[in-house]
Amino acid sequence: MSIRVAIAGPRGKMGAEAVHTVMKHDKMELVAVLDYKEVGKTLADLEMFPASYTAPIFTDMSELVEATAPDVLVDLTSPHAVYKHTKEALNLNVRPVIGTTGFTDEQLVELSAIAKEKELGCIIAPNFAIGAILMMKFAKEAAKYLPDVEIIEMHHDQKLDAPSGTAVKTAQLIQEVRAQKMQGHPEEKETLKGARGAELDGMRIHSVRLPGLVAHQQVLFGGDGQLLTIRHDSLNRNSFMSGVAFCVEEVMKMDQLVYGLENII
Ligand SMILES: NC(=O)C1=CN([C@@H]2O[C@H](COP(=O)(O)OP(=O)(O)OC[C@H]3O[C@@H](n4cnc5c(N)ncnc54)[C@H](O)[C@@H]3O)[C@@H](O)[C@H]2O)C=CC1
Ligand SMILES: O=C(O)C1=N[C@H](C(=O)O)C[C@H](O)C1
Repeated sequence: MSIRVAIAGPRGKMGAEAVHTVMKHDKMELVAVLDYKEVGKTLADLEMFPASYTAPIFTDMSELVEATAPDVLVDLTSPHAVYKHTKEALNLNVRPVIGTTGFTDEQLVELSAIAKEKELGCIIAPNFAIGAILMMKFAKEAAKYLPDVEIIEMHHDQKLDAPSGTAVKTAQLIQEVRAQKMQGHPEEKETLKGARGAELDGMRIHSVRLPGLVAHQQVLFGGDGQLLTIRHDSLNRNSFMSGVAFCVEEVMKMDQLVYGLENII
């Protein structure tokens, strides 16, 4: 029995890759896509997809679900839309697999409660790439011994949110093993606002945005006479696709919300 998949954001850099991934997968069927404006009746109407891609395009989640009954919604849209999409999907008994970043802590708590009440699987994964998950796990381990940490995340210059969801998740994992600690000289002054980057529990996070980049992060740990650097580079968006497919299959077996792929690999 194929898993019935809907994708929100099919024309995006990630969404288009996910469309191809689901279309090629022998255990999945792409039953619909969700866009934010009328762009055609089916994906075949879009030049970016072949004529064989006949999934219908909707702009309303309820209509999509009523017409196509998806098991899973993959969201790869925007920080402005993702909370609404995730809540709508849960309330319509569709399992969200969310790659889109930019949730607030309060939104995560609320969505987790809805998933628990409905006993429905939901995966929110700031990063689907196995290398990035390993980077975050290694960083958590390193922070036990080297608590002075600065994260430098680097992305293409079309990214809407900063810091990245991966950088925030990395810092959150580190917080689990690192006591709050301010870093740098106690009397340091920024002569140019923002020079020391974002601050989270005393850790610093710096966001680089440049054309030519895809998704890159290094976690720097400073110690006496040494520096440990843990780095991951996504060179193209194929790096995320096995994680997307894994989550679509995994979410079917779950009855609650999981935040972060490190909790299920
Ligand atoms: N979890 C992961 O491994 C990864 C997550 N991301 C995240 O995925 C999101 C999308 O990234 P990109 O594909 O690079 O962005 P993008 O801007 O290329 O694509 C976003 C797409 O969503 C569409 N969209 C915007 N609002 C919408 C709405 N209300 N309903 C339906 N579609 C809507 C846009 O038309 C666009 O086609 C970002 O939040 C990014 O941080 C990106 C790469 C990997
Ligand atoms: O916007 C992107 O491209 C990415 N966003 C995610 C994030 O915010 O962590 C994942 C990856 O870094 C690519």
